[in-house]
Amino acid sequence: MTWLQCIECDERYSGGEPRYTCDCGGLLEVRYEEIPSRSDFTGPLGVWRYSSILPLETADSVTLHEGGTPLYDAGKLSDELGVDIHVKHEGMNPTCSFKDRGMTVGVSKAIELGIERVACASTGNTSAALSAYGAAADIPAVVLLPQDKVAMGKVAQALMHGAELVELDGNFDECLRIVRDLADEGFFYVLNSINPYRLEGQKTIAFELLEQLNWELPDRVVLPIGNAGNISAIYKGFREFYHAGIIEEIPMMTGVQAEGASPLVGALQKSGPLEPFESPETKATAIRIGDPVNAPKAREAIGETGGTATSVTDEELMDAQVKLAQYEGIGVEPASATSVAGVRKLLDEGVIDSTETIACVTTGHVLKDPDAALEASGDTVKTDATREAVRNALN
Ligand SMILES: Cc1ncc(COP(=O)(O)O)c(C=O)c1O
Ligand SMILES: N[C@@H](CCOP(=O)(O)O)C(=O)O
Repeated sequence: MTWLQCIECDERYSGGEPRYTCDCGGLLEVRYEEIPSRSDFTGPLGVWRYSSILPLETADSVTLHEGGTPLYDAGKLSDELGVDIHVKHEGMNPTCSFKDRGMTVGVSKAIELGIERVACASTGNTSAALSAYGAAADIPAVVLLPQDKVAMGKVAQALMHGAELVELDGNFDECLRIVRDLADEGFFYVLNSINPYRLEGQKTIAFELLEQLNWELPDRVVLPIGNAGNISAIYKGFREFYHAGIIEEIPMMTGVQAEGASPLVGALQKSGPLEPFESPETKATAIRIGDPVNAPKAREAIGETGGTATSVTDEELMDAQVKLAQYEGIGVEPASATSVAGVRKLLDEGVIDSTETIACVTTGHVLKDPDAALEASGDTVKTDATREAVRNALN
């Protein structure tokens, strides 16, 4: 049995109807009566291997075989940075980002609740995932995007999967506010990370990571922060295993924002309230977010694990993107590379110790944003079509 519980006042809701927040305004999370055990996990590595601690009760899952993403030992990067780095590449999901883990659960739950139309605001990846899972479930999907600020690969995905796309003359935060308002009017069911069911799918990153490391905990998990759902979800996954006695510690949860969109970093540094960025700006368009809705959950994740948050410049994250691609063969989009850029910065500052084992989560695939990849990696060489010209052109 599951229910929804407010993280602020502990009020409980049955979860049998659409609800995103508590009457007090607090964020909700899914709670379970049953405690998981390792023997419950059967089937191939992937989201639904953990169905005993996922909130689907009667409906069948809508699945595109998400999860089961590779974990790489990043040997050359580890040598260069002087710390042991593993990379969990979530860009290897069906629509090429971690959002698929959330959508398989969120869309399945929408079907269970009898929802007829789903929606999201998006910087791109959520829209691609919602559209694909909406198509698979045969449920119409609506997407609100900040105009001209979404990488083309993501827009193409959402259109190809048949979603209705509306571009707004505003930023992501404004899109999300409007989506939430229209949901309150009954227009559709929101599948952004304000939806507690969606985040349940994303917590399986923690479970897979542990299994792939033969149940040896990394000291730290480092990942990008945008709307702050993923860090909250992964922490919840670790916390559930901790309370079940499956693990004895929780890794230090460490989030990285782009400097031009780093309200959470600012709030943590001041130990004060979050002051939204009115005009967030970064080349990592996926995390161009000024008012992360899951900030209270993310603060818990970081605070309760002795983790931290930092920000990196666009130059730093582009450099990390190229290093991941050229040292390790791991192609990620700009936002994902903030994880590695953040590790470098925290090592330089002495926050990360070189004896730590670190798991970086790279959240989206390089092909999501071809323009950014070209900008970061340089240009082609053009020559005449002769053997001599090519010989001369090559180093
Ligand atoms: C590629 C990518 N990485 C990271 C993030 C940040 O994740 P979250 O919003 O859960 O913090 C997003 C979306 O926000 C994303 O699309
Ligand atoms: N990067 C996200 C922004 C929306 O985040 P969500 O997790 O709340 O859906 C995107 O891909 O749109």
